Amino acid sequence: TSPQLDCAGRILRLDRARVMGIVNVTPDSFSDGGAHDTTEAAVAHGLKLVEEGADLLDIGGESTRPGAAPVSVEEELRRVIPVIEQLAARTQVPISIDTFKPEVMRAAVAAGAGMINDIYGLRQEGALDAAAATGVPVVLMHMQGEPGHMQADPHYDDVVAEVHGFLVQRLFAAEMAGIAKKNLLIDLGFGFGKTTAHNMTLLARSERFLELGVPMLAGLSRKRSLGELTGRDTPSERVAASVAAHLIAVQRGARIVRVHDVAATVDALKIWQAVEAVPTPRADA
Ligand SMILES: Cn1cnc2c(O)nc(N)nc21
Repeated sequence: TSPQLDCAGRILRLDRARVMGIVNVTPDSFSDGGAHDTTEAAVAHGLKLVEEGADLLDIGGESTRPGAAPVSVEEELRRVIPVIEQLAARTQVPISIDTFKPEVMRAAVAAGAGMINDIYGLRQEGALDAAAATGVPVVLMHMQGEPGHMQADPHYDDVVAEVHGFLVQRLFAAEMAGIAKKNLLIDLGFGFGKTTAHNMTLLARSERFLELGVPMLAGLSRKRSLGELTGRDTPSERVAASVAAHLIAVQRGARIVRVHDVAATVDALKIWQAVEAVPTPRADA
């Protein structure tokens, strides 16, 4: 049987690379920023991404870009719960909650989310127990430092070894907390306490992480490093770079890619899947 994730009853098959569409429910991510409009706009955006071919959605109520302002539990719940409820009711795809707060994890799954995406890798107080209690798959991501200062001067002696060691430790902690290994995913955390050189080294050596035995998620979409490499200063100008980076990530082992530009990414992966479908010639042929 090919690998799959049971996201609170919604099955995400991992027989081929899957596309996770990003839905940021933050006032500054949608025009005019009125609460009502924000929910409406976020739901409409999520539906559009599913139309474009997203296999799952990632709903985030607190921006995690470097230096972003923190959001209270109450405010984060106010933003994400209505969006999760509506999207879970109006689409069949699994809904992931992008949060590191235990209270938000519990409430989001109760509202219909079927996956937890935690940039802190369940390191916040109470997060391991909350995630374990929900029973849904969890993405454990590497981050050096905190969003507020992680990009000040990232340094590693050996970025691959250090990220690998961190993920081994988080996988162990999660399993000790009662989360089944079949419900665990890893993520190298591109841009979270890394220079462009660090990000490219991790992307180049992604296959090193497959020996951890869990699916890998990759998220480079429109990130600063891609802008540095291409000279594209505006995130919306980084679509080609993002598609290229995610295609490479998939070729080097990623099973899920977290993207803004779903349609473009789906098209690129269709070409990859067509190539993958070509049988390897028999040795004796
Ligand atoms: C919320 N978020 C922003 N970037 C991300 C990435 O690269 N991976 C994951 N898992 N989440 C991310």
